[in-house]
Amino acid sequence: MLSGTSVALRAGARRAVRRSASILPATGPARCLAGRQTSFAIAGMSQQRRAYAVTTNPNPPLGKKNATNETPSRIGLIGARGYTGQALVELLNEHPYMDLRHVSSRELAGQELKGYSKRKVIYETLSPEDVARLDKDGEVDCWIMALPNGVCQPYVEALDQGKSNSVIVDLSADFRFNDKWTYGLPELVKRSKIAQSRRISNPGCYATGAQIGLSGALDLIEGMPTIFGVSGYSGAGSKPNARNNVEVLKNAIIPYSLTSHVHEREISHQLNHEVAFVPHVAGWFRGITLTLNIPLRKEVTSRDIRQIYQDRYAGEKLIKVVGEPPLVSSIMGRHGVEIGGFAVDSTGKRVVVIVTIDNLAKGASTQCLQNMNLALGYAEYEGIPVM
Ligand SMILES: NC(=O)C1=CN([C@@H]2O[C@H](COP(=O)(O)OP(=O)(O)OC[C@H]3O[C@@H](n4cnc5c(N)ncnc54)[C@H](OP(=O)(O)O)[C@@H]3O)[C@@H](O)[C@H]2O)C=CC1
Ligand SMILES: CC(=O)N[C@@H](CCC(=O)OP(=O)(O)O)C(=O)O
Repeated sequence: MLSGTSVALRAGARRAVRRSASILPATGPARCLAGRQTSFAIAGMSQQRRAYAVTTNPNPPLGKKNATNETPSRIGLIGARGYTGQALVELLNEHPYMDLRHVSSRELAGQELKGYSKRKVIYETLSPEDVARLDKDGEVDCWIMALPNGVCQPYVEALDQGKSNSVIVDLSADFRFNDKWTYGLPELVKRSKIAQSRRISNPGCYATGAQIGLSGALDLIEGMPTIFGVSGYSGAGSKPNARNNVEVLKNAIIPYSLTSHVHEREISHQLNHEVAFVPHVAGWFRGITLTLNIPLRKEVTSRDIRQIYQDRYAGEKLIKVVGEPPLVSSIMGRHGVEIGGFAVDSTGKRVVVIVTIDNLAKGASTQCLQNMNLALGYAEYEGIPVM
């Protein structure tokens, strides 16, 4: 079926397998947002602190054995010129089964796509009607929408009108509050649900880091957590705007959307718990650091809370729990999330947790690829260099 490309796809498969060799060793119980409550005792802890409500993970990562598809999938990428689009091209180039067929950009139309070696692909300007036609002709199995907020709707409508059964993963915020779409955060949402979905809304970058950072202690939170976030300027996209002006960012960080940022609503909605989120942008290119200030309903020690997070995320290949506060410089270009710090104040009822995440990787493209893998029937981490 793929004729000339199959050799390249197989070579990609070998590279991906080689890279996947450096997997984070992790075993033991893990918890999930939607999990059931059990009692959990930490060896050596005092009686008072012993019985935390810990949830075992009913939703472990789907391994190779759950992946049934060995047929390549044909991919269309709308918004391929942008930062997240380019990060996806890089990942798809190394994936054993993803076959990128169509890339859309108004600015680069007619030029050859760089950084993709499996086949020659030329940028096109694809309108919603073009996309619907290609879909009807059975040329694409999965559409990725890497477009600015508010631009995707006509594409989705055109595909819906054509009764498209293709998978759509949208990176924008447009469908994150739409019940007909699945919110694709595999570590926190039922993986089996993502695997059965055709319409997947990829979470926001800060929102991914913050939810992973808060979910470790969700049962223990009482009151409103505050989240202080600082993003590299690639988070503001490639089109020049007030938040990606490197001159302004030279000796400053820019605070913006100090109340009611869309990710504040997204985090609160998904966790069913109100949070306050204050975003900033800084002079580095990629990577986010989040400081989570979390009020607790009972006393803990730093060691207890770290252990709770370790158990909660054991088995998750893209989440690493560490002792020291992680640095954003260490997460740049890597595919997961690091969580650390765990400083507890003198009352024992407030913990400060630090989360780092690469906005273009786990904050966008890597998470998109996890969702594509699940929905297209491949192993969840196929083509993803794990932490
Ligand atoms: N950057 C980040 O860290 C993250 C971004 N996201 C979300 O992902 C999406 C893409 O972000 P990002 O890659 O940074 O954005 P960019 O601004 O870098 O790229 C936007 C892309 O969309 C295309 N585009 C822009 N306007 C239109 C239009 N009206 N019609 C058709 N195509 C258009 C552009 O190509 P051309 O102009 O050539 O057509 C370009 O390829 C956004 O919704 C963003 O919120 C999510 C998580 C993280
Ligand atoms: C630094 C910066 O500007 N970051 C972007 C977040 C990028 C992201 O995840 O955006 P969406 O939720 O729109 O997909 C912002 O605050 O809007």
